[in-house]
Amino acid sequence: LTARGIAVYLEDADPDAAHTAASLGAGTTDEPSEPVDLAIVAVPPALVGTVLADCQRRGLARSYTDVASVKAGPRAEAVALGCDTAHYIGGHPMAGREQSGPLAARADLFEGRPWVLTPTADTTTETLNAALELVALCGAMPVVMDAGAHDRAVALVSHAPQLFSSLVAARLEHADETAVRLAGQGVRDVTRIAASDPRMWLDILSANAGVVADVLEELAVDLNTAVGALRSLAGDEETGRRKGTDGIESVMRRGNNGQARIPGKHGAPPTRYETVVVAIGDQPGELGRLFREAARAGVNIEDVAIDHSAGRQVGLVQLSIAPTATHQLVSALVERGWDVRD
Ligand SMILES: NC(=O)C1=CN([C@@H]2O[C@H](COP(=O)(O)OP(=O)(O)OC[C@H]3O[C@@H](n4cnc5c(N)ncnc54)[C@H](O)[C@@H]3O)[C@@H](O)[C@H]2O)C=CC1
Ligand SMILES: O=C(O)C(=O)Cc1ccc(O)cc1
Repeated sequence: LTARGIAVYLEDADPDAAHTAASLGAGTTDEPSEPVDLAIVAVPPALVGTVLADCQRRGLARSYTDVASVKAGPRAEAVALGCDTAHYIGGHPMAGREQSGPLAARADLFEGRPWVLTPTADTTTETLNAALELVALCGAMPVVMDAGAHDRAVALVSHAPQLFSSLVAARLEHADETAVRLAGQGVRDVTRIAASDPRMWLDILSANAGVVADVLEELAVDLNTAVGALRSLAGDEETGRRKGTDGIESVMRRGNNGQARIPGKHGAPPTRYETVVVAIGDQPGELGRLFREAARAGVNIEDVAIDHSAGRQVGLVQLSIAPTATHQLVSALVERGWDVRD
């Protein structure tokens, strides 16, 4: 926001957090001399109601929003505390990091990401417009939803996946070192968010517990079915093995179908990318050199992942590119001596 010329006033219960954010260029810790256009309440979900009530009592802003990952509970609390709900609109930017705090902040975090807004019948146009302007300034895409529908949606696409990632990673806690060392890209992808802050997630999950439990209960039914199918596959009996094969194939295909529905970059329809794998030396500047090579060939890199070979001084870089650009990139890289893998 400061980069876009907006005056930002920072306040935090922990003065160190506010000063760190200010020193990173996020705004000033001075108090505003008059009510601001929009106050953004960025505290754990369970505190949104009380902090909003306090900000409104102090007359800090003309409009108010929040960024909590859960929407129905904070709204109910705001109503119960007698907040002015006409000048408050719930908000949730759908992007985050494994770490919290000002040092983990990034100015481009919300670019191209959905930002849910939950106006109600009494929300004023001024407040809706202030929130829409905030979303636009952050380069995000506004999505208007009802608070309850939002909470069910994020249980499915964010909260249950978070717990599942933690559960998969928890299997590794006491696993044999030789097993953990074999970890490849698959388990890294599935467990990336297991590195998240437990306190922040406890706040989020407590505020949406029942809805998340519903999703996990359905998942548990599927898990039991998969276990049954694998037991059948492990047996000697022919019909059981056939049933097991069908069961696992069905899970895999349903997974393919669900995965294919996840939107591509900037909310565009899902896109199929081709992956070109290049081995690079584990030394400074190699990745930059590879990216410049792709740019010289006129190829846009849509996504990138790096797999480090255990104990070897090479990395396997997986470049995701448009299928039509594969030949162009591969021939340019081979011509210039890169080690392109099949
Ligand atoms: N971190 C993430 O990935 C995402 C978080 N959110 C939501 O954003 C909100 C904030 O989360 P983070 O920034 O990650 O947490 P954070 O822990 O980095 O920031 C929360 C800040 O609120 C301050 N605070 C606590 N009580 C306060 C009070 N009474 N008055 C003033 N300040 C107070 C804390 O000192 C802390 O600096 C949460 O509601 C979370 O659900 C939303 C999207 C993504
Ligand atoms: O890590 C990611 O990819 C996320 O998208 C994290 C995240 C965490 C909490 C939210 O309320 C929204 C997004």
